[in-house]
Amino acid sequence: MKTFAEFGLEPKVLQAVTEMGFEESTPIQAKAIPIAMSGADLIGQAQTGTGKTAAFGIPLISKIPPEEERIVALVMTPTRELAIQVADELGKLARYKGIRTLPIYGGQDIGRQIRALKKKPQIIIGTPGRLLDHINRKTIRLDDVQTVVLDEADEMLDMGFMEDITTILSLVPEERQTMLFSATMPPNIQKLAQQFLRNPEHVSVIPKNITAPSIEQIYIEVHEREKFEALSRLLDMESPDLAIVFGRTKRRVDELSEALQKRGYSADGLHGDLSQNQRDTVMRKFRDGSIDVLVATDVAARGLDVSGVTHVINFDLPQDPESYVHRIGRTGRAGKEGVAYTFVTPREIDHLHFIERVTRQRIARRPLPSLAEAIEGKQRVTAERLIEIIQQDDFAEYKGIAIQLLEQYDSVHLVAAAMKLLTGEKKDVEIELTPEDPIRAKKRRPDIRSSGRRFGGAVGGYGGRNSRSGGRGNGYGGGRGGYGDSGRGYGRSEGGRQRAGGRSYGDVRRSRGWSEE
Ligand SMILES: Nc1ncnc2c1ncn2[C@@H]1O[C@H](COP(=O)(O)OP(=O)(O)OP(=O)(O)O)[C@@H](O)[C@H]1O
Ligand SMILES: [Mg+2]
Repeated sequence: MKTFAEFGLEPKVLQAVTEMGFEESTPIQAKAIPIAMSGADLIGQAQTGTGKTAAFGIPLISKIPPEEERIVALVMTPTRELAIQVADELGKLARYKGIRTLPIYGGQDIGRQIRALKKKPQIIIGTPGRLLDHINRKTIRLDDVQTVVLDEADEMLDMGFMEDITTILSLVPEERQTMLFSATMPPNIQKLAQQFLRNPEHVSVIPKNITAPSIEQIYIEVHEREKFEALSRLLDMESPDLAIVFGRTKRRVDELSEALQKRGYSADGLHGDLSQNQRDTVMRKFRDGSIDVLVATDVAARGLDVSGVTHVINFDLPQDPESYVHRIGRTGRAGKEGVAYTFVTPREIDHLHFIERVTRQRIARRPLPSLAEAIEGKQRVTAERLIEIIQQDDFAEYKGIAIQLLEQYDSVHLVAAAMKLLTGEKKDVEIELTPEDPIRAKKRRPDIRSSGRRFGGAVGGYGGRNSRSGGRGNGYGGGRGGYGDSGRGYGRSEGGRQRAGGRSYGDVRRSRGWSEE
């Protein structure tokens, strides 16, 4: 895979890339960056967590002269959190060039945004609604925009932003470069592309070379009323570093995050009815690890990149396969490992199979964790915490009392009692959630064969991988393509706090695109 120096980047951009810990380009970057640098329009598709942001960000930033003072680039995203995150990532890439990025999104004080606009950012990253607001107030002018990026374009369409996007794009000069990126490309995206892109190059990372995230996928069959108990046990058993739990509705998210808090988990909720302040606070707490469990609606399904997310749990089955893929794609990013659990009620099994068919992905069934497994999981975490403290060797002031206690009590009893004290922080509060209706199976049968070409989704295979469950059988064409042994990773050089270090391309489990939905 190419190093970033091979793209002929100017030193200031290259320095920023290096400082972000990127060593090699990801496959979508290797393909898209040269085309985007040539100025061509582009449709880019590659799996979640494979660096699409930098794939458009690096060329975008490279194009802008440092002395530029006008808004010359516009990026649109479906959600506020994503606008903030993309602005942040582009800001890092542009740091040494002195180019400024500004996120513009609803819910934030518009006066504050107008003041920030006076500092002459060259790149605006925004959600369509608030962008239009500024355009109407004439606080944002698009006359000089030369590059437009639609990130998660399919989701923006789904959210009903077509009209807003059309209006916004009609105000951008026709002489421009337009790029469109997403992990999923349902057919309606073609309409958008035809309307707004000129002879776009399709860049999709075909399974043979894809650097897919390595996500172990599991489902658990549970009755609606057992779900919360199942979640508690799962969290106890797995003790995720960071987990995202997806619920179907805002009410569900509120009830669930409250219930988790009552049980003693460090959890909080995110959905569209919260104030922007609340949303920002929750995201900040999740990013800095002061909460471990983020409970969210699909507002968090797209694009969010939080390092250290080891688990995604679909408390409620997602509505469609796209949503499934984006949700689980919040883990297993940048070559790291992740696990996705999906709760399925008996009446929803058909819908799960539908998702499996469309994604051409087998999801393994697991039994509900037993109480014993949950307890063992909790105890294991407590033991790990104890051992960590022993290794830190910073408890001299406790030694006196330890010696005294050991004179009176048996050592096993003492340690067991201390463990109980430490482990028993979860409270056995009775929880009752308002039941959600089951998702009904789609009647349509996905036409798997015809889906391949349009989105670069030639049938891929599960690469063999030693998962924690001991490896699952190959689903389809596992031997195809020989991408399983390159042994090269694109994980960041500094290594995050994720359990597994950077993983390599060789760990790719599956890869494909689809178009059925
Ligand atoms: N070449 C690289 N080497 C190492 N890490 C990288 C590289 N490129 C991007 N990353 C990191 O990988 C993570 C995922 O990137 P990004 O958010 O752009 O993924 P994405 O493809 O847009 O995913 P999604 O479909 O979920 O939006 C980010 O933390 C990013 O900084
Ligand atoms: Mg993205």
